[in-house]
Amino acid sequence: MIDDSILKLANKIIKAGSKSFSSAIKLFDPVIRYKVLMLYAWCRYCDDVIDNQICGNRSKFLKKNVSMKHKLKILRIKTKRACIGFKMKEPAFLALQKIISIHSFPVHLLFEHLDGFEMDVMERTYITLDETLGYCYHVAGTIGLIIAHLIGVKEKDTLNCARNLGIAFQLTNISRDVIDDFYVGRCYLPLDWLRNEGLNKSNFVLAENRKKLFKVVTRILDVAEFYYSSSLVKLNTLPLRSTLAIVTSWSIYREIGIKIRKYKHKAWNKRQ
Ligand SMILES: CC(C)=CCC/C(C)=C/CC/C(C)=C/CC/C(C)=C/[C@@H]1[C@@H](COP(=O)(O)OP(=O)(O)O)[C@]1(C)CC/C=C(\C)CC/C=C(\C)CCC=C(C)C
Ligand SMILES: Nc1ncnc2c1ncn2[C@@H]1O[C@H](COP(=O)(O)OP(=O)(O)OP(=O)(O)O)[C@@H](O)[C@H]1O
Ligand SMILES: [Mn+2]
Repeated sequence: MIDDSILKLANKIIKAGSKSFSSAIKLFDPVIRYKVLMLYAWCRYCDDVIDNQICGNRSKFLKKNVSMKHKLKILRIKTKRACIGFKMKEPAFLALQKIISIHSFPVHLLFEHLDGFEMDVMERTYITLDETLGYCYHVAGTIGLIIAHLIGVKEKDTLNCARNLGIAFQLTNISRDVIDDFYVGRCYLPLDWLRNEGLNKSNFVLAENRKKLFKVVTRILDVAEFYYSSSLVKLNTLPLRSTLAIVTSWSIYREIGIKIRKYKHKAWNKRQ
């Protein structure tokens, strides 16, 4: 039975949290849309807790008194409890339980996703591209895999496409948010690539370094293009409406990278 109150709340959350996904999700058939929407509610909640934000927005009303490590530990415990049938109170975990009650999927992916937030909590830096890709797999590749399972995908190659689309989205997100992320102490760009341009994790943000930063970000966007292309290979094997929803999110999100390339070193003067 679709619980209206959770559904109404989840629709509000995705509208506030992501223009990109709230438009594309409408194209899924109603049952898959419901499951993906429930997943978004859990994902957004976890990301907001770790980022100390509300729906992807910085908020002056959120106090910074609880340690990030503790918040992550609580997220893991509550997610575990939701998976084993505890009676949950918060909408994000009720939403997660809605999915689990109607569609079994490898729940270990939820914890692999949270492992990505642990890298944020530990203020991890990324020396090589491979390390950056490892982060992208955890925070976004896992979400792609879960969505693929919710669509009914079983085939390994198609699951890999879903994982690759998540990685492509995250590489785009890293490129768009590179300046904002600096101000919350995060740099996902490979430090080797910054060093090649004479930059480091403290000075890449300076106005006089924007042209050099743009060269590094262009390399990230080139890698994202590889993942965008490889994510399309098996799309034709999906139900039509799922293909439509995914191709729409693919185009909308990839457009952010196209805008960054267009505006070059001025790309971060406003949010693409
Ligand atoms: C229509 C559609 C695909 C909807 C996706 C709904 C959904 C469950 C999205 C999760 C979003 C989320 C909040 C994840 C938490 C971690 C995080 C923030 C990941 C980054 C998302 C960006 O969100 P946003 O742009 O709002 O970022 P800000 O917080 O505002 O900075 C990510 C960039 C990655 C999200 C990853 C995906 C949506 C997975 C994509 C893969 C598929 C849809 C699989 C397709 C299947 C095949 C077979 C190709
Ligand atoms: N760095 C930021 N600059 C401006 N708005 C931001 C930022 N981070 C989050 N937001 C907020 O996130 C919400 C959605 O922002 P916006 O529509 O610009 O991007 P989005 O919907 O998150 O798109 P995407 O799906 O690409 O992330 C808005 O309420 C916006 O204020
Ligand atoms: Mn957003």
